Amino acid sequence: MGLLVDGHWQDQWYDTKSSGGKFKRQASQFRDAISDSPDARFAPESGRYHLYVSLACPWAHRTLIFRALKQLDAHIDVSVVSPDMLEHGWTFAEYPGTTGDRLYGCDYLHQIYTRAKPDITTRVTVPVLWDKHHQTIVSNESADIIRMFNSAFNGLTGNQDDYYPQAHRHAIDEINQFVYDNINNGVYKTGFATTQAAYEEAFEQLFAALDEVEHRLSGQRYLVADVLTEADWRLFTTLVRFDAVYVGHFKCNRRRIADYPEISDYLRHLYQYPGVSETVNMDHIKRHYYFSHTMINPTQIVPKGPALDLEQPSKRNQGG
Ligand SMILES: N[C@@H](CCC(=O)N[C@@H](CS)C(=O)NCC(=O)O)C(=O)O
Repeated sequence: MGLLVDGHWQDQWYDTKSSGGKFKRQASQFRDAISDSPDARFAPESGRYHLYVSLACPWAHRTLIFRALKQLDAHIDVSVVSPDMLEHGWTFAEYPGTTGDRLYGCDYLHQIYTRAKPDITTRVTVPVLWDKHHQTIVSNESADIIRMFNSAFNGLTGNQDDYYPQAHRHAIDEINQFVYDNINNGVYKTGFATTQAAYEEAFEQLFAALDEVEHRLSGQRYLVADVLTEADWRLFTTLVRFDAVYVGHFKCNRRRIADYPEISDYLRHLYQYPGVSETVNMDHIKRHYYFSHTMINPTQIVPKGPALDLEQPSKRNQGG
């Protein structure tokens, strides 16, 4: 775990001293966009873009889900890093289910960042959307990448499914912010806290938010009424990791997702949505967190359990 400073890799853990034990996530640096407007620097072309992901990472997972939902598999290729993120950060070391760097044969993901900008100072995160034409990173912000995948390639694929429909944008933006602050990032704020007070504050926020989501889902099918939107997929990637990792490793243990009947049903429904279960790799998920965060789990032992019921029926599959 570390970061690039002026293009040089430095091995160091997150700084929580300056923030009273609280984990603060840094903003992504590459925020360009693929667009089908005629003068776009990044035009939607088949085979031009490449995704670097970890199958463990909930943010990268969003992009893999949108790649599947929007039938972009044939147009955007993927390199999968090793789940082990240690002194070199994300690497292309061999591990079952990884691919190596399919573009340049690099050993480390930080080499992809310095290829884009040799003197860069940044954290080295997944996902990365790479442009082979300009040899640079288009974006390393998953929230932006899924929006591009949602619409920019429609002309190429013919897939018009819309997970950010105009009529619901305000409601989607609102629930996204709530879910991001309290749940997606909330589990990290809980797990990476280095003082009791910071941990407890994040923990209370997280479970208050999950209680609210449970209540909301008892009256409606999805987060935004009965329309399946990006807000659901953004929540899904945290929910699917929750019982396997966040309950134990991040000490998010007031309740499991299995203890929330509506959220559990919703989670199973989303998991069973065509194309989605193939994007979930529980081995990479568990291995990454338990093996890489050695200050939380110094023995690096990866738990065998828990047994999960993601394949069980969901009432939402029947339109319930
Ligand atoms: N804002 C980014 C966050 C991505 C992110 O933090 N990814 C984690 C993996 S789950 C990472 O690569 N962390 C490495 C680090 O912080 O050094 C996004 O949503 O795309």
